[in-house]
Parts: sequence; C-alpha cells; structure tokens
Amino acid sequence: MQDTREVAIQVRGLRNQFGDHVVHDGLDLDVLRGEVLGVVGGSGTGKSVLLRSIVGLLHPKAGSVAVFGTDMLNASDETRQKIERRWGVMFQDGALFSSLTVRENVEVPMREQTDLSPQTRRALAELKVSMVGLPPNACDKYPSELSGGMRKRAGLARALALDPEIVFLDEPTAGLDPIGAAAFDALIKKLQTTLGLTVFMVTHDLDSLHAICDRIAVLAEKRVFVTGTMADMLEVDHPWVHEYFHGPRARAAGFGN
Ligand SMILES: Nc1ncnc2c1ncn2[C@@H]1O[C@H](COP(=O)(O)OP(=O)(O)OP(=O)(O)O)[C@@H](O)[C@H]1O
Repeated sequence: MQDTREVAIQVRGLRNQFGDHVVHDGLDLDVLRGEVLGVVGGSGTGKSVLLRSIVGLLHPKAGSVAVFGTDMLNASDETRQKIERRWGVMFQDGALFSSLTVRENVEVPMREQTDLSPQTRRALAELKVSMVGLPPNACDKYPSELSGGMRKRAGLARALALDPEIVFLDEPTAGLDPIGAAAFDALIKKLQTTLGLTVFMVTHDLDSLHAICDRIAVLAEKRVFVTGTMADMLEVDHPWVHEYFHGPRARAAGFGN
C-alpha cells in the first residue's frame, strides 16, 4: 500500500566524496512527516555524513536535499534559516558547551534565533529541561557534573529549544547502559507521539530500532540500500543486512531467529 503521508525530507541522487573516497553515490531517501526513521549501516557507510548533508553542515558533491518542500542547497540564506529553525540536532554525547550550564546551553538557540526576553528564555529552557525528564536542579549544573545519560537528555533539551518539527539524533543511546537506553528510547517515542515530531535517528542499537522506529533505512553500497519496517528487514537478501538483523545480537534482542 502506498504511504500517503507528507514527505518531510526528500534526498535525491546524493553524492558525497572526500578526495577519491566516494561515500555516497546516487543516494535517495524519503523521511515521512511524523515518523521515527532509524538509519543503520556498517561503520563508515556514511550515516553521520548523510545527517550532516541534510542539516547543511556539509555540502554534497551532487544531488538534492529538500526539507518541507524547500530545495535546501539552492535556497537563499533567509529561506534556509527559516527551515533550519524548524529542526533540532542532537549530536553524540550531547555536544554541549562545557563552560555553560544546562540552562544556558538550552538557551543558546533561543539567543541566536529569537528575540525572546531573558525571562522568557529562562522559563522556556526550564520547561525543555523538564520535558526531557531532568530534575529542575540540573538547570544550574555544568555538563561535567552530569552523567552520560543526563548529558544526552540535556542535548535533547537543547535540540527541542525552538519547538522543532524534526529532530536529528546521532547515536542517541550509544554509551548508555541498557536501562538508560530503554528510558531514552521511551522519551523519544513519547516526544514523537505528544509533539508529532519527525525523528531522523542514526543508531546501531537493535533494541531502539525494534522499540521505537516506524521504518528503518539501511545504508550499504554507497546508498540507501533498502527502507522498510523491522519485519521487512528480516526478509532482505543482502549479506550485511542479513547478518545484522539475524546475527547473535539480533537474536539476543529477541528477533531475527
Ligand atoms: N570531513 C571528512 N573528511 C574526510 N573524510 C570524512 C569526513 N567525514 C567523514 N569522512 C569519511 O566518510 C566515511 C563515512 O563517515 P561517517 O562518519 O558518516 O560514517 P558512519 O556510517 O557514521 O560510521 P560509524 O558507524 O562508524 O559512526 C568514513 O570513511 C569517514 O572517514
């Protein structure tokens, strides 16, 4: 059955290359509005490069990236900035500014992109911190005073600072213990359902894929080799995909027998 949901992100014919090392060649991907898309692939297949190409941190050699129907590579600065305000990015380990408190970190995008008063910024930052399940006293802590899981939550709070419609997450559960990872998954799912977020999530975590992803995109052979549900992945005839979804870790996670 054809999916009639709106496409939030459309990538076509993407080519990324560093020197003579071609990472992506003819990569196509649709991310549907309101879905959690898990992006997986072997190490070095270009998951982070894909994320960075979509958010404009890296200019691809060829191809197009459209977000909410806007051609991001050819848009004016003003148009691009308007679209950029509609997403938030959480990099690995939160990528927080170490010299700023959690609240100040969450206020950074508000300072840069809005003219909200200091009082409003402060109140909104406190709201975001509570939305991600951190206690109020986390607001005044520095990143070095937080656990890895708390830092990730603080990074997510900053990604949510401008009430985005899309969030990009780069390996959000990496380095968390299984209980912390499951709690983080539950938080992402809750935000998706309550805020209607579209989530683009690079991950290696089979449990996350199973628990919260509506669809999975597998990077292999320099492109998105296949997209589909977890059930679809179990049927894919490709050595890496088969090993990933049927291997010992998949079996330990309770599927892919
Ligand atoms: N700025 C850069 N300059 C040169 N090569 C780069 C650059 N950024 C990424 N690469 C290369 O592009 C390839 C893809 O990198 P990327 O970080 O996207 O992989 P990945 O799929 O996210 O891997 P992992 O799962 O290990 O994090 C790698 O071979 C990497 O060395």
